[in-house]
Amino acid sequence: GHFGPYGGRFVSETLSFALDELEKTYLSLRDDPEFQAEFDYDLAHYVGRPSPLYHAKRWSESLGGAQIWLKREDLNHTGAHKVNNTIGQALLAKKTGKPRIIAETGAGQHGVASATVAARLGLECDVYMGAADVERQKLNVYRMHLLGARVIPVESGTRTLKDAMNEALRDWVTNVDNTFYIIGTVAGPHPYPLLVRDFNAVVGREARRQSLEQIGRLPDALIACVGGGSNALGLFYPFVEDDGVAMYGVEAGGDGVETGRHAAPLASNAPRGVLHGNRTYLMSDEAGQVSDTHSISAGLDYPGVGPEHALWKDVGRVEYVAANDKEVLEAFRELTHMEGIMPALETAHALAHAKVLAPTMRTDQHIVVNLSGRGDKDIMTVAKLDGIE
Ligand SMILES: Cc1ncc(COP(=O)(O)O)c(/C=N/[C@H](C(=O)O)[C@@H](O)C(C)C)c1O
Repeated sequence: GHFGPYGGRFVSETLSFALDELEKTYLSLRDDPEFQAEFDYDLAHYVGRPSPLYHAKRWSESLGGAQIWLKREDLNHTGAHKVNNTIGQALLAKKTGKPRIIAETGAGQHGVASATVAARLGLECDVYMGAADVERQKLNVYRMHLLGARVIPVESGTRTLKDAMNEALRDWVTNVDNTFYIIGTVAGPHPYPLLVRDFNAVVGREARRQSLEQIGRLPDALIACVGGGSNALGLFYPFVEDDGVAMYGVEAGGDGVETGRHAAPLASNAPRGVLHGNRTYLMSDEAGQVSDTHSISAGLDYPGVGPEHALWKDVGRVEYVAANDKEVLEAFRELTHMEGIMPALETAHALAHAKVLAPTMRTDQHIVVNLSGRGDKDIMTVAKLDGIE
């Protein structure tokens, strides 16, 4: 693997050439000043970076402990961190001269971010999305259509993210000559977990500089939700050598890890397995059959996790916890009422852990939470639960 015993490239032979080509292209461009300049230009002038590091003063005071700072990825163009990665991968697609991109999506944010860069670069775009997620993230489905992308509902399996990624990989095997697969998280065969982490690391580099400017020192703790794990790695990676900075990855506890109805492979110490081309922690049975997952949030509803997180769990650099659906809804409502900021349900998992951690810390300590996305897409879900639709 590329992350200790994790990662690797467990895919069919037909993809090996494309993955070799992608790795060579990426590794040469990663150190190319022109490529980096184009990437930085698009992040500044199209995405709107840098995103603010906002002191949630009223919320922090209400919790009575550490100061909570929100890294506002919800303010990016398209409303989440996903666009950092799709801008980078679209530049790679342009370099390889492929006229079509495909993507998988669950929450729809990655699908929208892919359709957005496809529109901007004049590329054809097909997005695979579990039929269950098409239902619960309708706003984003309409956005993808309006952006000119085709949304392909996936009826197989649990009709969620895992199944969408299976179909996307199948499409890529068939159409690898004219198609670039923009993977939306730090999963998939090498080099995807590496390049998706690198494209997202702009978040952590900004947050580190902003902490020194606005707080006057590094933060005491970082918190981010973990679906495949890209927003968490993007925030954490630039801090990994800073031993004084604790890191918490928050997975989907669903109905409670003890019930089995969750999507928390790390927090539940799931067995190791191979999914979507990489070896990692995988919610699966003794025969290696992938387990069904449950989460109120489509974006975290995934039985696997990025291989770099698997390694960081084993070496103890990051503590992985789970937040249950109930705690997530409370955190969604609390931030909306206390700060006038409506977070995505995925993001609310990180906020739920901030509610647990902050009161255990002193008021002169600081936590940075990755506000990975905005909650517009989830309003109907919450309204239904409130019986006010
Ligand atoms: C606002 C928001 N916050 C967190 C996540 C979790 O994805 P990671 O950051 O890759 O763990 C997501 C994941 N969304 C993806 C999507 O929009 O398609 C996800 O469902 C898949 C790409 C994995 C998200 O939309």
